[in-house]
Amino acid sequence: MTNVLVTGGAGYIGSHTVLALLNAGYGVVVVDNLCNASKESLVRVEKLAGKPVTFYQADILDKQAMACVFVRENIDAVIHFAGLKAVGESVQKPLAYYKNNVQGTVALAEVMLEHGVNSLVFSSSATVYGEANEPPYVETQPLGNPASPYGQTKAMVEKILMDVARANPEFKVANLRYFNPIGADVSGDIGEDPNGIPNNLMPFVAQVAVGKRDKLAVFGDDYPTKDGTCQRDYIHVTDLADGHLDALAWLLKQPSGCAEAFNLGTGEPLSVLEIVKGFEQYSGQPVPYEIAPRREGDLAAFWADASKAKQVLGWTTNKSLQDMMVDTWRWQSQNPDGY
Ligand SMILES: O=c1ccn([C@@H]2O[C@H](COP(=O)(O)OP(=O)(O)O[C@H]3O[C@H](CO)[C@H](O)[C@H](O)[C@H]3O)[C@@H](O)[C@H]2O)c(=O)[nH]1
Repeated sequence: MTNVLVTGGAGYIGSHTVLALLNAGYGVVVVDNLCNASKESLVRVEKLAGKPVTFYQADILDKQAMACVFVRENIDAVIHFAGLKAVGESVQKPLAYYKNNVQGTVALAEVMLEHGVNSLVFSSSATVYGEANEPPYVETQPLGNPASPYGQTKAMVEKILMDVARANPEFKVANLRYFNPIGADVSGDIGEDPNGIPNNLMPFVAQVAVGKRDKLAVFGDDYPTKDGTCQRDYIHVTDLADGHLDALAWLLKQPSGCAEAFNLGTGEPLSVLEIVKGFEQYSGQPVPYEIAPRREGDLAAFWADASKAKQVLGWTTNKSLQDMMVDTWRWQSQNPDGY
């Protein structure tokens, strides 16, 4: 059995990926410090898959604890999600972001090399394209200059991992650039459970629909887009999780070291108002909203050119807008207070 270490495996994208790994027959070891995740997500994943997950509550910065995991478990590859992810918070607390995301990945890569583990799938972001690039974003475009410390950490880690691969002929890395993940597993048992007031659109919409918030603030309706609201490339979290499995399978069959970036998106831009209308249509719930001022740092529109992931990894998205909305609502209505 191929054993995969998943850092941050109790979080939103991590837990969906752990479920997909178990269903595909991988053995899974999760390391998570639970700073923004609940162990309950893994209890539910185990129930859904009917298989166990080996769990360590540890911080990736704790090299001693990480070395113990590598010694005890027979790790073949790593999928690395652990990190801080709130854009606004990263502006307030840049050092926490550089420490956790950059230093944390450096520590992880060191432990991997020390234990002869050479395959790494990294959780990057479309934010690495910055504002200098024109959409649709394609991997041949240069890394931009992301506006937030969060975005900077993703671009820095990508570069660090490319350098590690250059210096270590065995090392293989896939940097997966996510667009906007939304939705939940079709069971409704696992989903996105943000701390406090959601920063992101979809969990905010879902919390308005379930009655936890009065109304959505739509940040700006004067952008140069078809309805004036920002456009993003929303991707179902299950499709995203499958992209990790395809990237992992691809890495494991590469004969020698490599470093590649892949966009994971649908290639279809949707506006904030299209998301609101789509959610209302497919959930049957009203979502009151008001137009508010623009949010600092938002770009008008970006979406993926995901043809490289299709050609190289054989990955495509299968889920529709309806699936994204129905699955979000199933999770939120069955778990109004999260885990
Ligand atoms: O309450 C809200 C929340 C969001 N939006 C709008 O909805 C769109 C999507 O916003 P999200 O916060 O859901 O997503 P972003 O595109 O801003 O953020 C995503 O892209 C970022 C980089 O650009 C980071 O990678 C981040 O982790 C990822 O969620 C934006 O136009 C935003 O202005 C609202 O109108 N109201």
